[in-house]
Amino acid sequence: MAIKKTSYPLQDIRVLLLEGVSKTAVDTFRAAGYTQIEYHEKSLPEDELKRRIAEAHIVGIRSRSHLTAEVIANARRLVAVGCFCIGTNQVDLEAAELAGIPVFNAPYSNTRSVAELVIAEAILLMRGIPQKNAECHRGGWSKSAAGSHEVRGKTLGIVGYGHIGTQVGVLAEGIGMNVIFHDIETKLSLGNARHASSLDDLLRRSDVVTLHVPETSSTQGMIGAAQIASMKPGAHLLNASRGTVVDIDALAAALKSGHIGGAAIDVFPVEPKGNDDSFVSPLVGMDNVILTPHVGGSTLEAQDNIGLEVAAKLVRYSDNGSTLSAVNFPEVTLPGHDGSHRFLHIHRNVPGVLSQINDLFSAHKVNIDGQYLRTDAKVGYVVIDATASEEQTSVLKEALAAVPGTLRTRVLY
Ligand SMILES: NC(=O)C1=CN([C@@H]2O[C@H](COP(=O)(O)OP(=O)(O)OC[C@H]3O[C@@H](n4cnc5c(N)ncnc54)[C@H](O)[C@@H]3O)[C@@H](O)[C@H]2O)C=CC1
Ligand SMILES: O=C(O)C(=O)COP(=O)(O)O
Repeated sequence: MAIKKTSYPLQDIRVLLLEGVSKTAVDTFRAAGYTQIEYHEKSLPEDELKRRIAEAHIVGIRSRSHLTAEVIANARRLVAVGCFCIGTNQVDLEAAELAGIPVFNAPYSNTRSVAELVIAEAILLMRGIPQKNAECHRGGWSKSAAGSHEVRGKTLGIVGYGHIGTQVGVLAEGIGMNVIFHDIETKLSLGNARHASSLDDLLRRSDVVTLHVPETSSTQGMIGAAQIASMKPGAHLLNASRGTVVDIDALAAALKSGHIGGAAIDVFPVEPKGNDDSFVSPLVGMDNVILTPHVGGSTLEAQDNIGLEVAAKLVRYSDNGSTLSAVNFPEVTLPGHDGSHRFLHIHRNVPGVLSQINDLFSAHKVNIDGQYLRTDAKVGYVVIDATASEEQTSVLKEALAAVPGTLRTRVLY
């Protein structure tokens, strides 16, 4: 079998996979010819992460590994990051971009899994099942319809009407709920869902409120004591988005006082690092709360699809340079480059870089077969296919790396 050559021979590219990403990711890398794959079931403590990432060319994580600016500064060889999940808040995306590292994720593969869990929990909460379940486990028996309701005809309020929020809305309408939603963007409503006029309006009108926003500066703490107080007495709150979105102490107080009837919480401000760590929360021990260990997206179907999707994006970038669907990087879709060497040049987006690059090619008498450029406010990504000898390529690579503003260069043969 012919060995594909990149800047590094393919068999020297080190792939570090953390947090038990699906084995479909490993299979995808192997099928593409990658042999150096280090696989961990858990996240790594920060010190160890810094050590391991310093040797890696590609790293794959889920929601628990925090790739801070400091960790990224340690990642001298890192070419790309794969978040084998939807959320990318655990990565300092700007620091990664300025280090010339694109970050990829799986924006849809676990959407349905979260939506199904949310619908199931809405039904269980409206029936008071968490309390009844806990009571039966203690040997109690209170057969009664008091406080038990059908969801049919009740109002579901969705905060964050994106991929997950819309799926939840469609499923909820299928079982007869009225759906209202709040989003900071103008959104096309699906089915009979209706915009709420504000977050406060949604909170006041909903029997069940479910949160599906990303973690951003505008969503941190967005559901605090005041917002919880605005909710209908006895209403239920679901959070399968990010733990920082809800003030958990305020929620615990409202559950104790009975203002909130029940809650289903999948994500927490501080989550255990792994399955061996213990879980601590003011919500522990409350019968009217469904607690789940951040498993909204953890179904075998979702994880297998995520493994395939993100590994394929990483292989494509590593082998071909395409950044399509990167979350922090100018997006370039590239054809194959048979017969020419492909130069990848990532630089700060300042005037004059492109002309210096082109001057270098003409000074070295190397003909450009194709050129692709995308920029965003901070970074430019130029890809040049050229017919060059191995020697010309190696001289050019060094010259390109010396262009002021260069963040990273790579050559694909
Ligand atoms: N519990 C779990 O296992 C999982 C959790 N998630 C979390 O769910 C989040 C949402 O996922 P998707 O629906 O795929 O994302 P998305 O990006 O498709 O939708 C998010 C929506 O929230 C809206 N939004 C942002 N800031 C807002 C604000 N301040 N107020 C109101 N709306 C706001 C956005 O405009 C967008 O429509 C992810 O970012 C992730 O954090 C995702 C998958 C699994
Ligand atoms: O997809 C997401 O954003 C999630 O929260 C799921 O995270 P996980 O892969 O289960 O650590």
